[in-house]
Amino acid sequence: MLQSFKLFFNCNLVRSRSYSGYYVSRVRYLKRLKEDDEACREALKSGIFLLYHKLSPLLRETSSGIYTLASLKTSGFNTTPFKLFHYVNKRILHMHLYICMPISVDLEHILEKVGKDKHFVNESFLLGCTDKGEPQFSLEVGDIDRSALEQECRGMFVDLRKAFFMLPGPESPLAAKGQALLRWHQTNCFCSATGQPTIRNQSGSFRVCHSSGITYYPKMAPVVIVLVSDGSRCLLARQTMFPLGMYSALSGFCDMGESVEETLHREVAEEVGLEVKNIQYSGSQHWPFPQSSFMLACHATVNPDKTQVNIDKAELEDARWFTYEEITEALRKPPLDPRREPPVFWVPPSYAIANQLIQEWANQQQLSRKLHGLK
Ligand SMILES: NC(=O)c1ccc[n+]([C@@H]2O[C@H](COP(=O)([O-])OP(=O)(O)OC[C@H]3O[C@@H](n4cnc5c(N)ncnc54)[C@H](O)[C@@H]3O)[C@@H](O)[C@H]2O)c1
Ligand SMILES: [Mg+2]
Repeated sequence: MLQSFKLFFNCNLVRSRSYSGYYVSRVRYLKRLKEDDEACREALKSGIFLLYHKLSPLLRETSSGIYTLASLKTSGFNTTPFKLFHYVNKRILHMHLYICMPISVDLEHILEKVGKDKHFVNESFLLGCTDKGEPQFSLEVGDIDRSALEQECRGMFVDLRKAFFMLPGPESPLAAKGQALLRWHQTNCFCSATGQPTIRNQSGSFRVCHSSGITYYPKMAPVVIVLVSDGSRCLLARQTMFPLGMYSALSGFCDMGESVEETLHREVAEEVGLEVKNIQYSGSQHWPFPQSSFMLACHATVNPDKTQVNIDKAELEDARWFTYEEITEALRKPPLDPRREPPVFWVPPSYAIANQLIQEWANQQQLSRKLHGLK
């Protein structure tokens, strides 16, 4: 297990470094913005803002019909690297100059139109920064004329669950992070020891109660999610609140003091009455629904002669073993279309880590079938 963890983190580091040579400087820049209020206030001037209305992100449809997160900027003058071709003795020298270029979309102006003060952007929370080093912020617009703002921004506020189906892959985690941070601040305005108001730092990386001296940091609840296999089938379950026909891997919140392995053994035993072994770590994901969870995804196995499930009906509506054929068919199905009848059996969409587990299991089955000369 530990080895898988190490391998995973090393792979991720390599991946991060390779897609951008500026990874270290970006991370250090963000750390400074988190810790230095003045630097963060300055960064707001050249920031990119994701707007939320009652926690729903603002999306925009591109000319090619694809939806993206609407990124807005302030009217501040942005310093943008500008490449200048300079001739000296008939030789071209490439010079990078920093010049001031006005930004086309004026967030402050738009917010003023819907009755917000121009200092309202200071209420944003730092999310991260783009590959180009532009700081990204999330901003809840609160109680305003929603449709007027949508018109001004040429976009629409979409419930996050729906937005997940509409956004291109890499944008969903950013939209989720923005919502999670806004929600955490909305629900942590008071100190649980003194009842006094807590005060945020500029980036929103923490809140402090000056009366008790307690610092509160945004929290996620750890959840273990596990795909159990008996060697040729995998076990999926559904709760009554799941959309019709959807089955997912088993999951459960970690109890205080538990390790990942302990939670995994306990949850599988509680929910379906099975004992698992061969735990293998697969990956992790921040999950915003219904509140921030930190999903730790694993594979595990049971003995093929001990597969009888005993469902805890208080937790699950159903749990069943699915064959490789059933799984590959479910994975082939296009993303759920809300305008059509849901299929009889379908698995969570690709943005959910449950889908990654199921996909990995299917790939592994395919490989071992090839090795055994099966189709
Ligand atoms: N991303 C994915 O692929 C994926 C797949 C499955 C589940 N999930 C998420 O995992 C989470 C947990 O799954 P589950 O519902 O099977 O958990 P679970 O089996 O632990 O059951 C939930 C119950 O646990 C209790 N509980 C204990 N600690 C809790 C806490 N910190 N927060 C909320 N409830 C707590 C509550 O009584 C709650 O009703 C859910 O939020 C679900 O959305 C994500
Ligand atoms: Mg559960």
